[in-house]
Amino acid sequence: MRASVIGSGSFGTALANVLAVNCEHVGLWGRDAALAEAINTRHENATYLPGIPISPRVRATTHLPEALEGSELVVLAAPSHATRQVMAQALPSLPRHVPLVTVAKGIENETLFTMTELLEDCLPEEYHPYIAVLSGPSFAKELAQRMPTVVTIAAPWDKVALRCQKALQTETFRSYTSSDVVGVQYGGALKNVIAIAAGIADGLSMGHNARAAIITRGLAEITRLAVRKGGNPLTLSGLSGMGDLVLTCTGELSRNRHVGMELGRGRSLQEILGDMKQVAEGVKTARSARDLARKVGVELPICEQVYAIAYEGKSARAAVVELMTRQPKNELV
Ligand SMILES: NC(=O)C1=CN([C@@H]2O[C@H](COP(=O)(O)OP(=O)(O)OC[C@H]3O[C@@H](n4cnc5c(N)ncnc54)[C@H](O)[C@@H]3O)[C@@H](O)[C@H]2O)C=CC1
Ligand SMILES: O=C(CO)COP(=O)(O)O
Repeated sequence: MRASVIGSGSFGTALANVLAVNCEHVGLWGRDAALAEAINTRHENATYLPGIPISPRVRATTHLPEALEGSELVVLAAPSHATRQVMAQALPSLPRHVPLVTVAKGIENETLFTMTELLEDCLPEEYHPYIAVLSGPSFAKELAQRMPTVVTIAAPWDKVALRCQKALQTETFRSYTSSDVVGVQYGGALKNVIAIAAGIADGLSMGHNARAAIITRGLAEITRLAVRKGGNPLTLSGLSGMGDLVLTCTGELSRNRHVGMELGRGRSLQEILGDMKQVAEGVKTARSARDLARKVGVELPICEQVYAIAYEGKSARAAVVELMTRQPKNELV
């Protein structure tokens, strides 16, 4: 079997390494020629996954037709804000009738589209039945090191999810299928915003009680929005919901939690992002979440405060007081 991955950052490279267990050839596309050369000669992605061996079956290239040639499964692993532009470039060589699996966790700022909505918007109709989404608790570094990882693969067409599941099944990587592309995607995108909130609380040394409250009420927020958009509430207690939320709000490897911690310590967003070479999707998604909350009339108080701290210079302590002193409510409403 041949597969391809578009996007040679941390997660694209890690997933290419997983696919290499069952595929004799995995084409990995990225923009950086020097990085592609280094992956092919040293079998390491020193920029994003230093020190971790990458299978020689992974062949990196900056040429999209070469990466996609003969591919029976395509993973889309560019950051969400770059996906539209990258897909326009890939379209002329994009194979037909093969699963197209997006792994980006974000909601487009301008359109408020999830990644599958974005793909449906920018790809011809014949590709639509093959779109799938992979999400769940899966730090790239651990995946690449072949540490046990379990995720959800959702697709409207069961056959597509099953094909992805089979291609990715290894001794250390397991997936569950789902048809709830809506719930899975809101879980993946919104947990990044809540992870920024959890990081802010940790940066302010607010303690374990605060972090547990953010995770729990954050899940309530995510579920409310996902259900409003047609998702199944049970999905949000699964791997792509609670699983990924807990990982990202507590795991030291999380870039979103890191952004939050630095915000909590009083640094500006611009300064924090300037020091990072990797993407923290929750930053852009905080804006989409705020806009979406207003558009569809769903309350997302934690996301709103993250937006205000990140983009409007609101003090993190003032945001906490505001959250704590909101109108008293019933937990289940
Ligand atoms: N790293 C992780 O642990 C996980 C990441 N994800 C998701 O995967 C997606 C990708 O994340 P990472 O690989 O971690 O990001 P990264 O920051 O490690 O790498 C991003 C890659 O995208 C490339 N890129 C950025 N803008 C581009 C553009 N305009 N055109 C083409 N390429 C562009 C960069 O050159 C880089 O190769 C994100 O949506 C993230 O939320 C999902 C699960 C786990
Ligand atoms: O989505 C992730 C793990 O599932 C990665 O989270 P961060 O982007 O916060 O590092």
